Amino acid sequence: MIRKWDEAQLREALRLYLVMGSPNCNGADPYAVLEAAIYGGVTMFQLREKGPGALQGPERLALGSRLRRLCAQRGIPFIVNDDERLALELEADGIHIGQEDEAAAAVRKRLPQMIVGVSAHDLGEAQSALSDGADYLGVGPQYATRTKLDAREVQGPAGIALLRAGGIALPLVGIGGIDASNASHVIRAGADGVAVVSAIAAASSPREAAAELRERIVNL
Ligand SMILES: Cc1ncc(COP(=O)(O)OP(=O)(O)O)c(N)n1
Ligand SMILES: Cc1nc(C(=O)O)sc1CCOP(=O)(O)O
Ligand SMILES: [Mg+2]
Repeated sequence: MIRKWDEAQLREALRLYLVMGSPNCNGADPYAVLEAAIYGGVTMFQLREKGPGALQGPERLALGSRLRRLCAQRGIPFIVNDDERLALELEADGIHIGQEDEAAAAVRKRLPQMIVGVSAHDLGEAQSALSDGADYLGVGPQYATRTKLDAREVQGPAGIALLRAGGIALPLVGIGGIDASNASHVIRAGADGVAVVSAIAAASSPREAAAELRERIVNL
């Protein structure tokens, strides 16, 4: 099976991962937000069209198509959150699934060519994700977040250090409440990168916000 992104490329792509949908953009056009964020240094994108005001049906598909095209043009992986059907319709590079979503092993089996990201909150979940065939882990919440109302208890970067100490070598990102002030702690704990919603999507300048975050996580 030929995969488009090998592990080294994926680790690099995970460096600054923007997770976003239209409800996160403070009324701005998500296309403009993503375009600016990529100029600022975002290296991977997840369409997470979720929460109050989220687009549905054809509008969701239309937005997804525009953002998917933009990512293809800029050479960054385009991931869809939760929705396998949408991921297939958009010919996404991958899908992200959580512990309350479809079983990771089944998704891996149905979508052998896609990047499969899995949320993990502890060593047991990370080991299961690994044996289910996950390509990367999303570990959070690192800090308090107002974006995901059903987020688990804050674990801090220590949660990532525990996974690494427990032998988890899979590519992984921290997520939840991450901004330029705390991103370096997440990387130092062992993450390959940071996944961010509001620190970029709701910023007055998504380009500057992305550039500042990038500055803090490279050359550590
Ligand atoms: C990179 C990344 N990590 C974690 C999540 C959270 O996924 P999940 O627990 O399924 O929650 P929802 O995002 O679906 O609300 C993520 N989306 N991305
Ligand atoms: C989508 C998501 N997943 C989380 C997890 O803990 O798994 S926290 C979260 C929201 C992150 O948003 P912000 O960067 O605005 O805090
Ligand atoms: Mg989910």
